[in-house]
Amino acid sequence: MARTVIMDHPLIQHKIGYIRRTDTGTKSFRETISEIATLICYEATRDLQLSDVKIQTPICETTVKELKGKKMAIVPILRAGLGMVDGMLTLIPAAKIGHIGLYRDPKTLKPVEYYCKLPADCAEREVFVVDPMLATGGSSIAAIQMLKERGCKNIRFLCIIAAPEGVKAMQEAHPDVDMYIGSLDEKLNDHGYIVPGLGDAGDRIFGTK
Ligand SMILES: O=P(O)(O)OC[C@H]1O[C@H](OP(=O)(O)OP(=O)(O)O)[C@H](O)[C@@H]1O
Ligand SMILES: O=c1cc[nH]c(=O)[nH]1
Ligand SMILES: [Mg+2]
Repeated sequence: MARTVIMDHPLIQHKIGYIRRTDTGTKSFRETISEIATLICYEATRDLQLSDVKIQTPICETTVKELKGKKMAIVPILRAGLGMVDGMLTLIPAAKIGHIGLYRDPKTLKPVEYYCKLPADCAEREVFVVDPMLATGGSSIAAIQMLKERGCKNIRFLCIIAAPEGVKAMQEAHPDVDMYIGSLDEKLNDHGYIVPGLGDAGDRIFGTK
């Protein structure tokens, strides 16, 4: 079973508290989502492999560490996942970016696929799937299934808020995928929204409601 890591960093907890508030407006919400994504990215890259490389400093020759593992790709689940991309790129600027378009049918809560465009060599990359919300798990399970069907093997999932129902469903569907979660909330309500949550992340990032 892969790892499920719940963030305990005070900066992350403080910033999540701020975006939960109804009175946090679109600009602040979007900026803070990006900052949280950077902080979660820092935790989710903790185990990347390093190798020793000999270099010359102005003073002497020495050995330094360099990232040696696979190249990386960031794959946001549209729309809300887009809000995490810039924050991820702050730390891994050379990553390529794929897009998976899914929306959750409001009645059935099932994910509906509408777009998929990935880097050509995505299967050889370490893939970071990002979406602020993990509710029933339907969207992230489907997105990761789409990646696996295209040959991706090294996949991590990063979200800001998760419901226990979604975490369980993801662990069952994709037991090989590490999950990095900003906050594990209490439950889903009857409409499939996370409680206490923050409402509809996509609408709050893009100001569509
Ligand atoms: O775990 P689930 O039950 O599938 O719910 C989570 C999904 O719901 C939201 O997307 P939404 O369908 O609102 O699309 P949007 O990002 O375009 O607003 C969210 O960003 C996730 O993708
Ligand atoms: O609480 C929720 C659940 C799904 N999608 C969201 O944006 N928020
Ligand atoms: Mg939405």
